[in-house]
Amino acid sequence: MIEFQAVTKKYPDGTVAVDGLDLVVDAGKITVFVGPSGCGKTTSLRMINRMIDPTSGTILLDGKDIRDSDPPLLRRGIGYVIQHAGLFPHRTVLDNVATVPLLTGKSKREARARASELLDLVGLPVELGKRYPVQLSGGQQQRVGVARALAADPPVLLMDEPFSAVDPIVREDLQQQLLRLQSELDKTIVFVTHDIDEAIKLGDLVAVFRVGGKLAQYATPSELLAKPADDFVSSFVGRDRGYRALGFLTATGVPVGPIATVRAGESTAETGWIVVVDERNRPLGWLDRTSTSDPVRADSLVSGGSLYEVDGAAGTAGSLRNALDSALSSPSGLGIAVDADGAVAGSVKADAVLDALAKARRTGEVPA
Ligand SMILES: Nc1ncnc2c1ncn2[C@@H]1O[C@H](COP(=O)(O)OP(=O)(O)OP(=O)(O)O)[C@@H](O)[C@H]1O
Repeated sequence: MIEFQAVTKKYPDGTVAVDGLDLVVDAGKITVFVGPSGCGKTTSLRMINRMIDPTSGTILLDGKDIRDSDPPLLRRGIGYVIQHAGLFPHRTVLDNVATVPLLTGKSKREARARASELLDLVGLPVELGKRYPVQLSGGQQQRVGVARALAADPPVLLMDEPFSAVDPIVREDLQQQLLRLQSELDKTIVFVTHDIDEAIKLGDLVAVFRVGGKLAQYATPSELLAKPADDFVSSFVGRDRGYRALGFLTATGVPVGPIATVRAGESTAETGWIVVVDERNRPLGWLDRTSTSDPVRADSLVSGGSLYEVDGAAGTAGSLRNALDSALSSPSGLGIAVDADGAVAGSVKADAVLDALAKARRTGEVPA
């Protein structure tokens, strides 16, 4: 656990970067610091590993005042990941990751073996270890940065805009991977971003900062969307926060209706919009059939939008956002519901999602 107690940082030129910060970062959780540029996120983060010392106030790590720790020793227990990964350009990828185990007294062989394990853990082929950082893509470099930060198995991980410099698809991938890693590793992660979507996706708790280094709100993503503390948070979280909030509500109450399907190559008496499926009943695409003589071929389909995931056996369902997206993105207006194996389980209508939404609004689960 990391505790900020009345922490203020004033730079020599008089800039107050962080102003009276009180905040508890829970162990084993992802806490995101988010806010507009210059609101003191990075300064707050760097005070945790003593790259910057507060002007006043106290930071406790597991109950101990970090001022009493020797900075290099403190940092051994705190991994640090930054934008562009910050890798050593003249060392191979493997040696970049092996640096920390070497520092902690492991032999070269042990350090490299550990580095290989870590590359695997972050989803990189071990062969890439022989390359130099410049020979990797931006996303791969970020993965190496994460592997290096994890090398000493630190309980705490500080991540400063680690995914900001990569394109949106790679970024999404890195975010998913961080969530997967975290589900295995249970680190105490403090993650800085200026992107509210990233904050909502990754954070167990999200701290919204305003310029002047003040904490505007500290809450779970769903609370932040449902009950922004003030106008600043509400505008920062965005006008489509109602829509984002749908991502936190499961669509278990939304009825799954019938849907017409036909296997590719087979015949059917159905007309109108039909889902063509493969031999395992997985959707291949939509067919708009005007007459029963139209062939059912897999090569002339209209691709369907996103799929709505339900698991009838487990009684679970995707989010309302997932259900609504599937209905709105489908050419037929019917969202395709699929089960855990990806097989067609039925259909979902936008109206049914909107009814569920109206109910959630009445109970205050999402903002009206
Ligand atoms: N060394 C410094 N000397 C003087 N002012 C500084 C220094 N470092 C940061 N600041 C100022 O402190 C404030 C907070 O900076 P900080 O980098 O913590 O913000 P941030 O929220 O991380 O911003 P960004 O998202 O743009 O990185 C800003 O006004 C910044 O200009």
